[in-house]
Amino acid sequence: MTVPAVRIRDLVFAWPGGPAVLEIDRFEMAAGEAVFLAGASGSGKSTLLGLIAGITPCREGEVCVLGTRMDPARPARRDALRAAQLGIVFQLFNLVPYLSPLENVLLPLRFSAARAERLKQDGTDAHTEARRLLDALGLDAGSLTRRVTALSVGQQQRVAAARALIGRPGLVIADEPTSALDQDARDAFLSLLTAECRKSGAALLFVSHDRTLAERFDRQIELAAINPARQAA
Ligand SMILES: Nc1ncnc2c1ncn2[C@@H]1O[C@H](COP(=O)(O)OP(=O)(O)OP(=O)(O)O)[C@@H](O)[C@H]1O
Repeated sequence: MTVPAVRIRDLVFAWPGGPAVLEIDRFEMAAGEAVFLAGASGSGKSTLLGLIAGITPCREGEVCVLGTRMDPARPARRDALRAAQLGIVFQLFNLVPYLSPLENVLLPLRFSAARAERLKQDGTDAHTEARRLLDALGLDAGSLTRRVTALSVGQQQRVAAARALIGRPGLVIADEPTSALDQDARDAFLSLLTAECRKSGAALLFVSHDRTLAERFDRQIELAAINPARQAA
């Protein structure tokens, strides 16, 4: 039986001093599944992604990612799992400003031997794969060696997506990665991202306010529908 990409049970989460933001009895994503997560502003989408990514520690309930429990894991263990198995595209991309696009894409391989090893098993070297991903995601060859700060928002987004995908992570998480783009650029980017995830077998959890994008996913979830803590949010 294939291990689910994400499995959550009886999760309760509140930020210090605040009310419960999340109360999720059950949530699952199958391996390789592409899920669109929608919800009102402040409903807890980013909080949920942080818990799944192991950036925020979970103290009540179970958060299991690709067969490994995140909730009891120490920070170093969560960091290692995230580096090996997760690709994350943040809202603000979090690219390293003084590195080129190519160097940014190669970074995850420095933090995870497992990721580098998967590339080897695929019979490709790191530079070839970084270039292939950037090309597949639509970054023109002339931009490969420029500083990322000299790139447009759309170009930076492609770099962030290629960095998330390198070394075949089992789960890609994307938090509003298209909010700065116009509709055409958004559609184009999403096609490329979903195609690359399918190709590498990665599950994709994609958060956006833009519900017009939802039909491109295997499944659409409204956070309030699984989270009684914020049904009114
Ligand atoms: N680091 C934090 N410390 C304290 N409270 C936080 C923190 N991050 C988020 N919150 C609170 O948790 C709640 C959910 O926020 P979250 O960012 O998860 O919502 P969201 O659905 O992603 O919103 P948006 O769509 O506007 O990005 C909000 O009330 C927010 O103020």
